Amino acid sequence: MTLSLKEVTKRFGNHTAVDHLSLEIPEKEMFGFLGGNGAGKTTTFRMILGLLDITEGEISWNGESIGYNKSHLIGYLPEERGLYPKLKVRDQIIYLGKLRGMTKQEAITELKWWLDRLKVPEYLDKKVEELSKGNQQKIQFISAVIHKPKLLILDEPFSGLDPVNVEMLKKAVVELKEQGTSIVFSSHRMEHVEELCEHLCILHKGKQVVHGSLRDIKRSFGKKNLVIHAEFPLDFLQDHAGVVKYKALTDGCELQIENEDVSQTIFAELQGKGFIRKFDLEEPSLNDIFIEKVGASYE
Ligand SMILES: Nc1ncnc2c1ncn2[C@@H]1O[C@H](COP(=O)(O)OP(=O)(O)OP(=O)(O)O)[C@@H](O)[C@H]1O
Repeated sequence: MTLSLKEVTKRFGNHTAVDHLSLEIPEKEMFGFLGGNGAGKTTTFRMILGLLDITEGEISWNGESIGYNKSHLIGYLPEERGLYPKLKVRDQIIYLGKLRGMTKQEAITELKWWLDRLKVPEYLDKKVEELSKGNQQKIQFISAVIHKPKLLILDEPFSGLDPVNVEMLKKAVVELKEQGTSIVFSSHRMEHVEELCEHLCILHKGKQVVHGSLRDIKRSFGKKNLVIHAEFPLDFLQDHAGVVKYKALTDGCELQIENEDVSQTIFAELQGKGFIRKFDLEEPSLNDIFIEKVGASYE
C-alpha cells in the first residue's frame, strides 16, 4: 500500500503553509519528512489524518482517498503530546483502543505486551501525570501503535528521550517496519534519519526542496567531506581552490570540497610535507545537505 500526495496545498488565509507537495511513500518503508521550524510538516500530517482540510490537491492511500474515515488504519504520534494526565495508563489505552475498533481485552493484551517491550511493565496502573516526560512519551508511542496501524506517522518521536530509550524506541520502530508498517517520520536529528530512512524529503517554507533516496541525494549533492590528520600545519588549505569550508580540528582539519578531484590535488600537494595519519574522503552528511538547502532562514 502506498501513500500518495499529489500537488497538496494548504493555505491559512493568505499564508501558504504547504505548497504543491507531491510525494509517494512506499509500503513497508520508513520515510523521512524533514524541514526547519514552520516548514509545514505538522500541517501535512494533519491533512493526511483528515484533521485539516486540503486547500488543493489530493491525498490517497492505495488509490483510495484517505482521511478521518481511515483513522483505524493510521497511527499518529503528535509532536505536542496529548495524553490525559489524570487517567491511568490502562484506562487511557483501553479508551484509545476502543476508539479504533479494539475490544477492551485486545487493548489490554496489546498494552501489556508493549509495556514489557519498552521495559516499563510497572506503569500499567500509574496515572500519566506520575510518569516522567520521557516515560509519558513511551505511553504516547504505545497509544499510536496499539491498534497495529498500517501507516504510522511519527512527529519527532525521539525528542525528550535519553539515549538508551532512543535506541529502544528505534528498535521498536524498525521491527514495525519489518512487519509491514509504512512509517513517516519527522525529526530535526539528521543522524536518526540517516540511520533509519531509505527515502526522504526536505520541506522549506512549504515547498519540497529535496526528494529521493538517501543514497541518490548524497551522490547528487556532489560535494564531499575530507578529513585530514597530519603532523604539519594544514591551515594553508583554508584558501585552497575547491575548498568550500574549512574547519580546524585539534590534530588536523575537516574540509568540505567541491568534488573528488579536489582531494586528489590536495593529496598530491601534501606529499613530502610530513607524516599524514589520516586522509579520509567521506560522503556529505545529511546535516550538511539540510543546512545548504534550508540555510539559516528558518521561521
Ligand atoms: N491553524 C493554523 N493557522 C494559521 N497558521 C498555521 C496554522 N497551523 C500552522 N500554521 C502555519 O503554517 C506553517 C507551517 O506550520 P507547521 O506546524 O506545519 O510547521 P512544522 O514544519 O511542523 O514546524 P516545527 O518543526 O516547528 O514543528 C507555519 O508558518 C505556521 O505558523
